[in-house]
Amino acid sequence: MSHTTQDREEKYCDSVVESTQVKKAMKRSADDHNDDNNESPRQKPATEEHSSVVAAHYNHLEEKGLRERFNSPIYYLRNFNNWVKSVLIQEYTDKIREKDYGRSLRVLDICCGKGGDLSKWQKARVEHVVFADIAEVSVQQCQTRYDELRARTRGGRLYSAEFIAADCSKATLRDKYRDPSISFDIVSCQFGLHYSFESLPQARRMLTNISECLKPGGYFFGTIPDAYEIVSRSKKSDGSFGNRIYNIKLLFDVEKGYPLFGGKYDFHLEGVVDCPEFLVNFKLFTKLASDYGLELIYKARFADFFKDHSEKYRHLLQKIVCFESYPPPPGKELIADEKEYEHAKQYWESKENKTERDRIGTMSTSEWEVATVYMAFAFRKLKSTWDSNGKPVYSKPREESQTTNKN
Ligand SMILES: C[S@@+](CC[C@H](N)C(=O)[O-])C[C@H]1O[C@@H](n2cnc3c(N)ncnc32)[C@H](O)[C@@H]1O
Repeated sequence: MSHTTQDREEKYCDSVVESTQVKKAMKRSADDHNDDNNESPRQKPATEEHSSVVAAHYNHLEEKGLRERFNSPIYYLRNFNNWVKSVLIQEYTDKIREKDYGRSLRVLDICCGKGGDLSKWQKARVEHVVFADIAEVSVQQCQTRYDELRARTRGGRLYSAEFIAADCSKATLRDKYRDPSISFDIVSCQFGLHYSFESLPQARRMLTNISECLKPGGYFFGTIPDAYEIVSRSKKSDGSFGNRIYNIKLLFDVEKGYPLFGGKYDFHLEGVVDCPEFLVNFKLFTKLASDYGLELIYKARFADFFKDHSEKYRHLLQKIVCFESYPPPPGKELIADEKEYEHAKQYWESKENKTERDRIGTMSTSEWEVATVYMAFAFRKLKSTWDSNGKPVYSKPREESQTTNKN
């Protein structure tokens, strides 16, 4: 996408966020904020069907064997997504340890799925993780995988864990923790927050769950589809776009504008996702998050995230095998059709002094097109005091955080 198109989309979203509709919604949000455990009577009852569609979809996702995963048309994309998550986990656990080396870290992994990040938390040497997800079967699989990890760890260091099956956009998670007075150093929500943007009450409940037990100075980070990118790609199509591995179809009338909540679209990704999701207007998300004492410290589309971190985490890119070798080594075939490597071919051909054994790392255009639908973000929890009306007033903790790329 060109910068001008992106800028235009961002300006559009800015103006929407400043609109009366949002101001009213945000005012309601602020008014209700002190009473987060109660559904506001002004809120229309949240629909049950969408949550059950999402839960049923993820519950029925089959566990893939290693061989199947290796032969998947999105093998490198999955690895790349895992790299992004690993980097986020590493970066923010490091940031906490920079200030307090010996601190035992407690984590909430919200929308955890089958526990795709179980071993990442072990590598980050955290103390305790609460895993929560709406899909009961996924939570059971997560627990089984944790038990298997424990067995493999054989008395070595592994965090303790608890598992909660609940709709995190409707339930009060704090009531479900073993210790309701627990406080987290980190909350991670990977590829899941957008499901709560079905309605304002759901987004608020999700943010309450994320923020209420997060310590001041603690971090909330995650990954979501970038709504600006989706809107921009859809404007260049007839409302449905994609390639051989993904397809997105907007399910609302764009002529009437982009809904701030409930901006539903169908997302199909080869063998992984095939269910409706919701656009997250990032400006609105940031504004809403600030009501919960969450200050944005980093955001980047995946392409920029890669630029920001590829140097420091190069070894991990190689270890996780995020890129395909081009030209393919003898006896190996490219994962996609040759025409999806035109960019790599041109670069390869322009390279001087290359030998027969030299290779470059690349990704098929289809996979990269999906990777660049996503963005990563990080917030820091502010310190709270209470005003005379009992409302929280947030301010920065004493030690200022480093802002790397707050676009
Ligand atoms: C794409 S998966 C990501 C799973 C995991 N975070 C990962 O990165 O592997 C999205 C997850 O969000 C969960 N989810 C969707 N809506 C949810 C909700 N309202 N409450 C809790 N989990 C939800 C789904 O069940 C699914 O497991």
